Amino acid sequence: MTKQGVVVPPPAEAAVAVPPNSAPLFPYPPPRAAAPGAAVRKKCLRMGAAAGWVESMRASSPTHARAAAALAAGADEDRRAAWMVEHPSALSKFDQVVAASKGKQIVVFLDYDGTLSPIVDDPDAAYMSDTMRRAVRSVAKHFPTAIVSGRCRDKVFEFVKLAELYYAGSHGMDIKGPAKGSRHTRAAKGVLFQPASQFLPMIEQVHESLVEKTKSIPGAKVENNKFCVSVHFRCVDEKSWSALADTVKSVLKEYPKLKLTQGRMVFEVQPTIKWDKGKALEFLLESLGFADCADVLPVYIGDDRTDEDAFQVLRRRGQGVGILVSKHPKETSASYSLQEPAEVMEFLLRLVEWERLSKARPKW
Ligand SMILES: O=P(O)(O)OC[C@H]1O[C@H](O[C@H]2O[C@H](CO)[C@@H](O)[C@H](O)[C@H]2O)[C@H](O)[C@@H](O)[C@@H]1O
Repeated sequence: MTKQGVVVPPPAEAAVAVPPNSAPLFPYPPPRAAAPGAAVRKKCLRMGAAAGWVESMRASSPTHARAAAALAAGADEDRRAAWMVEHPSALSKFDQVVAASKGKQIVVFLDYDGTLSPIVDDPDAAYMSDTMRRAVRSVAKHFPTAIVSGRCRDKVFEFVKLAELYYAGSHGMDIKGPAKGSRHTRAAKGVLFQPASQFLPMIEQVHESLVEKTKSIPGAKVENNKFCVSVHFRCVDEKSWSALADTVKSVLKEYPKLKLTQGRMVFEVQPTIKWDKGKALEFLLESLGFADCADVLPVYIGDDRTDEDAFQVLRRRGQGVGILVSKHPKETSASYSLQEPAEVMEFLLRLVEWERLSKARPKW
C-alpha cells in the first residue's frame, strides 16, 4: 500500500441529491447508528427524541435550567459516571488507543469549533491558541492530518493557519489538500472535491433571505459557510427562540432541496445531498491511498452532532478511534471522550510524543 495519495474520483453516490422534501425540518435527534449497550445514552436522549424543536434548541443550551436542576439532584453525576464507563477518557485509556494502531498508519481528523477552539459567543472570535496550533502542527509532522469543519474552508483556514493540513469545510462539502505539499501524500494541490457546487447560487439566495428575515430578532446571526448556512441563536433571548425557528422554517419552505439540522445553539442549513463529515472522512482516506485498507487507523475528534456521521463511519468500518469532546453525557457513536479543547491538546501532544519514542525505540 502506498501512502502517496492519488486523488481518486468520489464515491458514486457523492453528488446524488435526495428527493426534495425527503428530510424533515428539525430532524432531532439526527439519525444515528445504535451503539452497543446504549441504555444510558438512550435514556439521556429520550427527552430529545420526543420533544419539539424549541425543546431541542433548549437541549443544546448548556445553561438550561433543567440541567442545573438535575445536577443539583445529583442525577447528573450518576449519569456521567455511567456514561464514562461506555466512553472512557482517551487520555486515561491512551495506551489502549495507541495499541490499536500497531502496524497501522494513524490518520488524524479534527473538528474545529469546540474541539480545537473553545466555544464562544461570537463565531468570528473563535480563535485557537498558539499552543494548540503548535500541537496540531506537530501532529501533522507525524501523521496525515485533516480539519473537518462546518465552517467555510477559507474561514477555518484563517483560524488554523497551517498550510500542511487537509481541510474539509462546509461539513465536508469543500475538500482541499495541503497547499504546499505534504510528506505524507502527493495528492497535494488544488481543490480535491466540492460535491455541492451546483448549490452555490441557492445557498447565496437563502443566506440573503435568512439575513433579511432574521434581522428583527436581536442576537440572531447568520453565517455564510459557502455550501451551507448557519443561523446562530446563542445570543438570542430564549423568549425569541420560537420566533427564530418559525422564521427559519418559513424561509426553508421555499427551498425544498435544502435541509435543516441543529448543532450547538445553531441551525445548520445544508443541501440535501448524501454527503456529510463521514463521507468526507472516507473520501480523504481514499485520497491518501487507504481505501479498503486494514493497515490504517483513523482517529477522529469532534464535539458536534455533525461529527456523529464520522463516528458512525468508523463504527461501520470497524476501524479507527472516534473521540467525542464533551463534558456532559451525550448520545454518541464515539468510543472515547475528552472533556474540552485543553484535553484535546494534551491528547495530541501525547500522540506526538508516543510516535517520536516509538520511532526511536530499537525494533527487535
Ligand atoms: O464543525 P465545526 O468546526 O464544529 O463547526 C460547527 C459550527 O461551529 C461554529 O459555531 C459554533 O461555535 C461558535 C464559536 O464558538 C459558537 O458561537 C456557536 O454557538 C457554535 O454553534 C460556526 O460558527 C458554525 O458556522 C459551524 O457550522
